[in-house]
Amino acid sequence: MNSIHFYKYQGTGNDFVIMDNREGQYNWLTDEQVNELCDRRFGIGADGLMLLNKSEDYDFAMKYYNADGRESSMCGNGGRCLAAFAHKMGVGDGNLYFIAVDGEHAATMDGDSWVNLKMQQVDFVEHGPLYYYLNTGSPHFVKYVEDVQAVDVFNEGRGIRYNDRFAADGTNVNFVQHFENGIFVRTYERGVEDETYSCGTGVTAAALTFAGQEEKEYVVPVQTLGGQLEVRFTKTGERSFDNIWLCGPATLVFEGDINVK
Ligand SMILES: N[C@@H](CCC[C@H](N)C(=O)O)C(=O)O
Repeated sequence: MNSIHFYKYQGTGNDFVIMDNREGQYNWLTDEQVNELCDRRFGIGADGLMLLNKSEDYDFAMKYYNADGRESSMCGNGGRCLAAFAHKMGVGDGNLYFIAVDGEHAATMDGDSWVNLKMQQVDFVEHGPLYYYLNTGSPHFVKYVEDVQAVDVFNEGRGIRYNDRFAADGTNVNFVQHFENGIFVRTYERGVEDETYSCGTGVTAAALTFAGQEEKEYVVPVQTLGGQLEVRFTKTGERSFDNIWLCGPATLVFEGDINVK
């Protein structure tokens, strides 16, 4: 039995197990163990697990696993939670620079539990009949609907994620409705293989597709099942975007110790 000390964080209900691995003390963790720790009945329960790793060139390095135990592409809410955790552990001065699977990120703390996270620029958006497909660090299919609350996100999302085009590599699937002065987004997440309460890269993808034709700065309020986020960005071309910031809450829920086989 190996013992780990963990921290459970959530960002608009997208929840994560976080471990401080700056000394490499959890390098022995296997994909199966990650999957067990994320299990909501037999483990701690989470949509994903992250390691706070040491980096030579940045304040820290982010390693992200989906709940299925596999290392995956970028997690926006995870990045915000890991930045809040690094800040709690005394890293940085409220402005953090870290490296993740999709490249460099900046994060700024607004208090202890509000994190603004800079995302990678987006240079291409596929636009088909009634859908968009783009990569904001993770791949996202975006479908606009009239009544997002009426969508069967699990079955419809799963149908798209496992269709002939996406089955092999998978995709996340977002259902989006215009809501007040912004959008409401519900997401089926690859690697969780279920709807989550919020998906940061998904919310970012949806907000970019919500921009008008004009090349200018946009601020899009986004409602999710787990709370409110805001995406700020500059539209730089017909299908390109820069200076993209995902902004919202990221909070510690509890910490503890657990033995893993
Ligand atoms: N919840 C995340 C996305 C995590 C990665 C995703 N499940 C995938 O495998 O693409 C977010 O907040 O961005």
